[in-house]
Amino acid sequence: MFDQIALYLTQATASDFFAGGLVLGCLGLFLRSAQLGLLAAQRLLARRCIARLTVDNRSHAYRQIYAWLENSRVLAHVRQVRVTDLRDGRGPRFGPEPGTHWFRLGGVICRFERAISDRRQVGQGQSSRMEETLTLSILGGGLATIHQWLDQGAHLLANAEAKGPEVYVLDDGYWESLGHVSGRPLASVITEDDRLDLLASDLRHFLASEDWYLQRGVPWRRGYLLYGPPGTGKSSAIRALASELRLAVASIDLGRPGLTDDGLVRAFNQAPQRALITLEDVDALFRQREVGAKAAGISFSGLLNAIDGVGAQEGRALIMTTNHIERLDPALIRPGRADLHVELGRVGAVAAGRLFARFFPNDPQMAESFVRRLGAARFTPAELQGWLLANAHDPAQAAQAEGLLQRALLAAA
Ligand SMILES: Nc1ncnc2c1ncn2[C@@H]1O[C@H](COP(=O)(O)OP(=O)(O)OP(=O)(O)O)[C@@H](O)[C@H]1O
Repeated sequence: MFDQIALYLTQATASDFFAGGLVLGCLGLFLRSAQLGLLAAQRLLARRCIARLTVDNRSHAYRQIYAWLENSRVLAHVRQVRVTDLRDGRGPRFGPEPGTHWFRLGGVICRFERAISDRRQVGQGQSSRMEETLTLSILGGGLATIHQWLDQGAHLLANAEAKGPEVYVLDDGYWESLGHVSGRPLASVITEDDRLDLLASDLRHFLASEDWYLQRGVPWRRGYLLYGPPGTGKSSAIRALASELRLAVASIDLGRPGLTDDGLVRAFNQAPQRALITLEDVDALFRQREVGAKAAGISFSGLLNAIDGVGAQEGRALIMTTNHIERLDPALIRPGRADLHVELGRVGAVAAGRLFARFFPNDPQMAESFVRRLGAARFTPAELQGWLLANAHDPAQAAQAEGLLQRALLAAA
């Protein structure tokens, strides 16, 4: 038996064809083993020497790492960029193009991969986005470096939030963040009494009262109406309230072409978390309710339905503003839709004196003389601010209030 096998092998190896095949087979085996060995070594190296972070745009860590990327010099080295936001009024914002980017930072080599899914979405409805994954790999660095970057990102976000409220606008069916605007103290919005403080504490109480509403079976929603002539601080009050209560501002332009009743309902339901939804100048669109009346793509009943229809978001605070409360349909501003109406009007000398003191904190006597000069005249805070700005370098001239009073006389004539 063995003799037969040996004979067979001797005859076979004598054949060039068989010998060549054997050599090729051994070479293939060797190459495959080498390849597997290399892969194993690569995996071992990766496990031991590469720290990696993968985040997707559902997580808060994604925002942290993106904030860190934007702030670090990494993006300056990326050659393939994509404009991610053209609508924040501060010029285009660049982000790295999907794909792989290499960079060196603090002596370590890093790889940054950005992948945007063309099928999977995160979020729902208006706030949905394509799923996006960021993977950061550090060659020769440890997880400590990644933690450090995340901490730095968290710090940057916290600073941005401390700076002021984040503003969202409804744009083509999506809530688009315009970034953070500078904050405004509530006290910087001048009124004749403490009505804005009362509004702020009402809102604060509302936000903290989910259980109270739940137990009583009352929808956890609250609406506010700010009304008064132009330049009395309605928009300023919204920004100040959002700053004070650390809320975002989600603004809906009801006249925006393309906005429909259904789109408005979805926008209300999908508004960003902890945001004040604002509808400014509501009188401009619907002066009187008419059956079937439409403004742009929105009907009056569509607006009412979005504000408090079935499925309207819980925990929602809405602020509407108008220059002409008398033109508004009572249905729009009844309790349940606008629970608290706050007038912001012209102010008299005492409130004007407070504004003066904000401009010229070192001149209390000038402020007193300004108050005396104004007497019983009344002004919109925007008029007062205009006057004080025009005389910002001359408090004595500002306190004389001559031009201001003349204008008031002309307006009254
Ligand atoms: N009550 C106020 N206290 C301090 N500043 C004010 C006040 N009202 C208005 N101003 C100043 O006047 C300018 C216009 O204010 P704002 O846009 O808030 O008024 P508005 O009532 O919303 O006006 P409009 O109805 O025309 O939109 C801002 O620069 C703001 O700082």
